[in-house]
Amino acid sequence: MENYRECGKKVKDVSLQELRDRLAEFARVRGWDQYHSPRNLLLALVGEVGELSEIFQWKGEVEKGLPNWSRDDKEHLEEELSDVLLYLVQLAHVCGSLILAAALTKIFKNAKQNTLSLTLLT
Ligand SMILES: Nc1ccn([C@H]2C[C@H](O)[C@@H](COP(=O)(O)OP(=O)(O)OP(=O)(O)O)O2)c(=O)n1
Repeated sequence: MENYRECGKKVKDVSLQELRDRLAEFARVRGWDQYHSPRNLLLALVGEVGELSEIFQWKGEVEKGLPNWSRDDKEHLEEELSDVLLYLVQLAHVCGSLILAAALTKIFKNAKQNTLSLTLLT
């Protein structure tokens, strides 16, 4: 997938906030923001997770890095992963959640809980 080059930016310089703003503009221009309620976005997200799952359905276990997959299959996977991410970003936005800060906090909490469980086990 090289189309991101059309955006004129390097991927490492793109933030979740920029994705969120681009998506908001995309929806505003089309008059779709009226449909982007938390519930509708959640349902759209779940639908895309279903489409992502279909790619793996009936394939058996898949090796990391997907060495035996065709270019088309990998491109399809990237598109579905993106749809999931984009709906998740929009869902967090309409819920007033700062997803990046929340995710970092959660990683911190997970690590703390994990250390606590290890301490209790030993
Ligand atoms: N009301 C909408 C409709 C679409 N999108 C954006 C978010 C996703 O990135 C993508 C999803 O588009 P489609 O629902 O057309 O789904 P697909 O691209 O997966 O098409 P298909 O289901 O034909 O594979 O478009 C959006 O933000 N708001």
